[in-house]
Amino acid sequence: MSTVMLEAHDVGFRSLAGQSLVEDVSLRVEAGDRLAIIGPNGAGKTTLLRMLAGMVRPGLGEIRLGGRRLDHLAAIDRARKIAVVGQSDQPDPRLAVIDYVELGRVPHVGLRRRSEERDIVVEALKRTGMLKMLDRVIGSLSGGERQRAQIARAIAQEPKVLFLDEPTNHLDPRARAEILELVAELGVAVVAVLHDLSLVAPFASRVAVMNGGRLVGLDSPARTLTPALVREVFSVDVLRLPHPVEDRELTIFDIPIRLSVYP
Ligand SMILES: Nc1ncnc2c1ncn2[C@@H]1O[C@H](COP(=O)(O)OP(=O)(O)OP(=O)(O)O)[C@@H](O)[C@H]1O
Repeated sequence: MSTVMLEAHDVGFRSLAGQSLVEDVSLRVEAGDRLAIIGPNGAGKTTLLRMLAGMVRPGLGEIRLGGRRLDHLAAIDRARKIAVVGQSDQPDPRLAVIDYVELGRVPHVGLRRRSEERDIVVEALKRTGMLKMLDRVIGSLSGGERQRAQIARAIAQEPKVLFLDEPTNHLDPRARAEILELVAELGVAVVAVLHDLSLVAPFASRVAVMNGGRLVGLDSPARTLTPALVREVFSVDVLRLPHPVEDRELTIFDIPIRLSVYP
């Protein structure tokens, strides 16, 4: 039987000026689900993710985590269950990588240091390929290394739901695949805003498509990323071609530099 981890019912958010940024979104995330949120710039993806993660309160509708209203949970309970790797997180550049990743344990054990906590932190560093940099300060890391450190901190937090906002934007193509594979193997529910459409099908079990603040698609990647929807939402074409060597289809998003070829 499936376990519903997270539910959003008719969720909406308005800016202080009264502009609707997200409207009428309902979705559920089950244990082990990997939900990708996609959509063009300004579609409301980050606003939705921040509401689902309990970082901002929805103006309309409600969100439940494990059956309980998210806004009724104490901050410490939320922190034990939810980890967020945000797009604009600014970890303190003076922290050593290991001390930063150890912060992921704070919701569980406070500021106490115990050897078993250290094991969890070291394992998170190992899994993200950051063990060799544990003594480096955050400020000395490249963008991709910092992104790995942030994911290591989130892994060390051992959340029930992991929220990622553009988790691979600083990573090279191989590293993107490795990080998403690692996240998928954690076995926790994941909600990830992704811009790279080619990562959606290999990574996500389901995809939510946002456009103009509304949910315009919610299903498996194969059923959702149809040429018609991709064309309508992103104004690019999707092609399915036989792989030249392997017995599978390649999905190619045809993204021309000269967008003027599209009316
Ligand atoms: N506090 C705010 N006040 C006014 N407008 C806001 C506020 N926060 C976000 N917006 C606007 O709401 C829209 C949705 O923003 P959001 O960051 O959720 O989009 P997004 O889909 O994540 O975009 P991107 O792909 O560019 O990161 C944008 O037009 C943004 O400018």
